[in-house]
Amino acid sequence: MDQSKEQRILNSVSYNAVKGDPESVLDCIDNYCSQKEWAMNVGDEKGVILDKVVEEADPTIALEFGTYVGYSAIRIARLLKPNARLLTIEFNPEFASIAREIIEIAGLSEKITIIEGHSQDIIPQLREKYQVDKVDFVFLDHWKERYCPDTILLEECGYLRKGSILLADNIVYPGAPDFIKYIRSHKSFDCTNYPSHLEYMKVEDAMEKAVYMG
Ligand SMILES: Nc1ncnc2c1ncn2CCOCCNC(=O)c1cc(-c2ccc(F)cc2)cc(O)c1O
Ligand SMILES: [Mg+2]
Repeated sequence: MDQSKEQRILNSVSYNAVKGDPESVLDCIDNYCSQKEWAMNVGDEKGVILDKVVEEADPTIALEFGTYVGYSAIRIARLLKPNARLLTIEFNPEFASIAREIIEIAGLSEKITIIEGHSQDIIPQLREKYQVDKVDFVFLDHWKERYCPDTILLEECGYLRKGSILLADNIVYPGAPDFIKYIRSHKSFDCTNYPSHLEYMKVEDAMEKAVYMG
């Protein structure tokens, strides 16, 4: 059975990255995906925007939708303070298991919990099953048509507090028009757009930051 692209990315990280060094894991994935096979990691250009917003949020509890192979989970978790943690939700079991191995190589397994399932099923369980009260930072990078309903669900479940920061990938490409329409017209969100490019391509893309005003 042929290996998947995601398995080949893991092989490259396992062979080339320095164990316990998150930066070397990120560099390895970016090099592989820009030189060998494109893959849907947030990448190094939008990754700098993600870094800046995570540093601004300085979250104790961070949440991510769409783990994929763990690139953005490592990007986020490497910036977290000692007792902070990241919960990342992935519905594809193969991606989740590859991400677990790549996160282990980065030495960040203690800070990151991968939860397998669909975002809409997991969100209501976060309080009871994962002891989440409020979420300080949310990175939306899963199915683009789930950004809007899941943001509404997070608010309805009471996980957002004054100052909670949402950051959404792929606002231009593939695009999340219903999310943008909703979030920019909602009085409780203060939005900022960050123009950038699709990972590893010259195609235009953007990220959107939305601060919950309570
Ligand atoms: N827990 C959950 N609950 C629900 N759904 C879930 C989930 N976990 C995962 N999923 C499923 C979706 O996960 C991946 C979503 N990401 C993308 O689709 C994506 C696509 C491109 C892209 C593709 C092709 C091009 F030509 C150009 C660009 C670029 C990106 O940066 C992307 O992020
Ligand atoms: Mg993305």
